[in-house]
Amino acid sequence: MAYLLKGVSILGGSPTDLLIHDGVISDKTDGNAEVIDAHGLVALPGLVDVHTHLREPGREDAETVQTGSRAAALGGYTAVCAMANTSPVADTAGVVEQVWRLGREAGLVDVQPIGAVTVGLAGKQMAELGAMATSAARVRIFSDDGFCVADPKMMRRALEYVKAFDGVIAQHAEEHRLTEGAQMHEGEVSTRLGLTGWPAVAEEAIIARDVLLAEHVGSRLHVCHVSTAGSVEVLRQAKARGVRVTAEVTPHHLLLTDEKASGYDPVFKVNPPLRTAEDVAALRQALLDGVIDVVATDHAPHAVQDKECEWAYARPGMLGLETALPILLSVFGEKWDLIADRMSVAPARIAGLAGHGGDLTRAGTPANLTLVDPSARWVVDPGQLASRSRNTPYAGMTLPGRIVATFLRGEATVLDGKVVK
Ligand SMILES: NC(=O)N[C@@H](CC(=O)O)C(=O)O
Repeated sequence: MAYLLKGVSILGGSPTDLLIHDGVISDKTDGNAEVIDAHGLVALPGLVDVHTHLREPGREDAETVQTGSRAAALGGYTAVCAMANTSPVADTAGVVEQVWRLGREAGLVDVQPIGAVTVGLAGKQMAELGAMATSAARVRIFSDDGFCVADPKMMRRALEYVKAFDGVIAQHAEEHRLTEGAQMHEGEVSTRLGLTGWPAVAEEAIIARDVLLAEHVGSRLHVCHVSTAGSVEVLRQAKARGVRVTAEVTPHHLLLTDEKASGYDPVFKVNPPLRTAEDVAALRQALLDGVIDVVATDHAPHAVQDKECEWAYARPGMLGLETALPILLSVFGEKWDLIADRMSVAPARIAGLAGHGGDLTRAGTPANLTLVDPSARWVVDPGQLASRSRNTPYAGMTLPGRIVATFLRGEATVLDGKVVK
């Protein structure tokens, strides 16, 4: 199938015609190509998420690879990295290959499994990193996300081990001794509400330790969901010294603050917690500066019974795939170069996903791209989302930017805002 995108704006540039042919961007002509009127639409390289929870195997009532892939394609994504905290945990070649195969069967986005660092995410015994790396799933990112790799000796050994295949350890930075019983960010609001706090230093202390470990062994560290101004400062200094560290921020940490907890609606409960307005400002600046490399959704679907209950009993986490780009547009406006780099080019590089995050102006680039209508406004209706879960913190909000089409290797996965298969 060939497509001719008439009058499309590549990254906000002047209108041009873009031909998708044989799975790549082409500079030839094709009289049989399906013509799409793309005037007013912006083409971006397909978005890449380095942090997605797809819940399969184990919690198919919350999400499956199929439903999560639909949500991803509708959000403009062409690749997502599936976190390892499934049941069973993705800590063996068998489980990562299963997730990888399910992704291929769904066929809507490239599903790249992340492997666990430790067996069962328990922090005691290193998982079979080498077997996962050499499996059909070719795992490169390893993470115990949901839990911190707390033991510094384990963290050091894992960082050393993945050097052999240019892997990266993605750390959920949380000093658990400082967050016991925590329900939200520790600060003025938690004091007022009488909820146990999750202090910023619990994140910052682990990042500080880990950048020193990564520097010591000369290995690659990636920091998941950075949420505090102090973490940004630690990262800024580490990067200035040349440490091989990359970092992500979520859309919700770029927009929402701990004031959201005041209504005790568990849809706003998330790990790490929503922080203060000062933290939000620092995270925005860090993304602009490049101290934070990428936006990652931390898409964390939860079944109704796990979310619609008392705050203290609710699971942490919120949906992200279908709203990430609109949230970025509402925070930063139409900064297309920034959005393309932080949501596609840089994440593809970190995850080692060749073929994603390519240059759409070059013939031969794999046709992984998404078309956005920046002038469209839409109201988030949880019932209309493709995810199997409903826990979006943006319900009822009017957001800018609608994903019109997404292409994976030249095949449309989304057209007219609807999934094609
Ligand atoms: N980010 C979240 O709030 N939740 C994550 C795991 C976690 O990091 O706690 C999940 O898997 O639900």
